[in-house]
Amino acid sequence: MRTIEIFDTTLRDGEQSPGVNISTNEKVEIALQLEKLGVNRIEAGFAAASPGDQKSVAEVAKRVKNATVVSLARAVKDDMDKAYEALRNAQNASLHVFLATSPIHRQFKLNMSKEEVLARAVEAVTYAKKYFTEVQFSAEDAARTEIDFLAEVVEAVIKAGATTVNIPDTVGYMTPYQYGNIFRELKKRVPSTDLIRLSCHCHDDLGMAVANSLAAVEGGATQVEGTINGIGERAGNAALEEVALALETRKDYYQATTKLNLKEIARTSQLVSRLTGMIVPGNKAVVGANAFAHESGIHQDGVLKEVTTYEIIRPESVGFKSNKLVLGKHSGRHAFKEKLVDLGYHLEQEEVNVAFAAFKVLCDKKKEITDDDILALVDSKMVRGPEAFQLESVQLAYGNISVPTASVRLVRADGSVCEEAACGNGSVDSIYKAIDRATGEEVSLVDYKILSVTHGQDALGEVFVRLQQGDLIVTGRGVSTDVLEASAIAYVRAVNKIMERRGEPTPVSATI
Ligand SMILES: CC(=O)SCCNC(=O)CCNC(=O)[C@H](O)C(C)(C)COP(=O)(O)OP(=O)(O)OC[C@H]1O[C@@H](n2cnc3c(N)ncnc32)[C@H](O)[C@@H]1OP(=O)(O)O
Ligand SMILES: CC(C)C(=O)C(=O)O
Ligand SMILES: [Mg+2]
Repeated sequence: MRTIEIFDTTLRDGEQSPGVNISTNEKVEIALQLEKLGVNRIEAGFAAASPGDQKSVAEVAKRVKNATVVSLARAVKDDMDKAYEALRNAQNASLHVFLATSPIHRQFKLNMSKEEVLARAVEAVTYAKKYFTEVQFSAEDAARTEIDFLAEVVEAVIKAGATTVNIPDTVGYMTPYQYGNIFRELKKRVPSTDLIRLSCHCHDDLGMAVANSLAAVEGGATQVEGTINGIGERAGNAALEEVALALETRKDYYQATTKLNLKEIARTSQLVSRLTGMIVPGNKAVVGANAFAHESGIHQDGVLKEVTTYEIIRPESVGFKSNKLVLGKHSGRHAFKEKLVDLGYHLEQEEVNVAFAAFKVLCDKKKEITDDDILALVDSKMVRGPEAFQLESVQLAYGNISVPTASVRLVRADGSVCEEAACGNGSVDSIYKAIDRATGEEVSLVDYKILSVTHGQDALGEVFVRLQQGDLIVTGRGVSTDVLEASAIAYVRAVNKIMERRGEPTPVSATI
């Protein structure tokens, strides 16, 4: 079994994602998490890009102890000097110097001949070796370079002291078969590649970055470069979590694995998403919210009977809690009952049937049913004492230069109606004052949270309130497509709970 080393460039190529700018503190935070994840190398930035990037590389270099910290540099002495300055305090440091080798880049970007590129690459590696034991050379746009010339460059930079040679597919142009063959060909033509790390670096322009990286491993690459969540320039880089899981899950085929602590993947992904603002799509492999979710009844039934029927990765193995049964209108009783057990309910079959029927009605109103929806549903179907008040309507007059005024209509347990209006400091305040008048209860609002607001046409606002009356503290929750309505529902439910705790009779059934 071969061990493939992981070179993480989330903080350099990942930061090249349009709109992403990671501060020094954030880079350190991500780097420390990458260290926990167990990556071999962390490319912390491009020191010559700006004083801020130089500082970030330096901070990461100071803090990270168990991974090699890398800075990118052009084949330019001043770039390499800045990288050296930044990496001075690293426990383990490496310089990553690059120069494009492809005809397109030579002609249009660098305006250099093959001979000039070859000489400059050797000169750069030789210069870097004065400072660093570990030097990586990248032949930018290697995948579109003539194979004869590429082999010549690879051989020359190894001779000059490069300890890693990277063969990037800079523009994501390769097919897996072609890319794997470049590695096979280089291994054949340049025997000294056996003495160094041979690295792959893929971009996702055609959606093949991960497949190409795996093909490179098959072709002889010993290091894979990429980013967490696949962020990066244009369509991004190879997603490291996907590469690692493919190797782990199919080690029978690849006969290779990484040393990553896979249980840190979920946490790393979430941190990178939070600090870069790059949201992970729900259907993203390995780390998407739906990656371990089973929505349809037949799949759910299969997973409950034997998890491997529809699951090839255990969510716990990458740090997620457990497989998630998403309940929706296609779900069946098996999954619903399982969810109830999960949430701590142990109901009789008859009670399950009643709750299941109510659940199906709710499914027609809402695309995805959350655990909280199930809790609300089951709680309301198992009402010990019915609720004292139900919100029938809420209306609001709001203007940015007028005082908000709310009127509410509540139905009491005996069926009678109470209607009240009130002004307040804001919309929510006016609604709550009107409810206070209608219920006649004196309560204080001690906490108010809008916990989640989904997107799209059935966007839901979820409001939690905490009310206090004397020693009693209760919570109430409301969900609605309108946050003000959700606020009102949450408040009324909390008031009902207070009355219930005081033991007052409440002869009206709850509905959902
Ligand atoms: C495939 C990749 O991801 S490569 C990394 C890409 N990342 C970045 O570019 C982010 C950081 N970059 C920067 O901050 C800036 O581009 C800097 C500071 C490096 C350079 O800025 P400037 O001096 O203003 O140059 P500018 O970016 O406009 O142009 C790049 C120059 O470097 C040259 N160049 C490009 N690659 C290399 C290289 N590997 N080695 C030497 N020179 C190179 C270009 O030919 C061009 O030279 P020219 O000015 O003689 O035409
Ligand atoms: C600097 C190099 C390695 C790069 O990012 C690329 O070629 O995509
Ligand atoms: Mg790149």
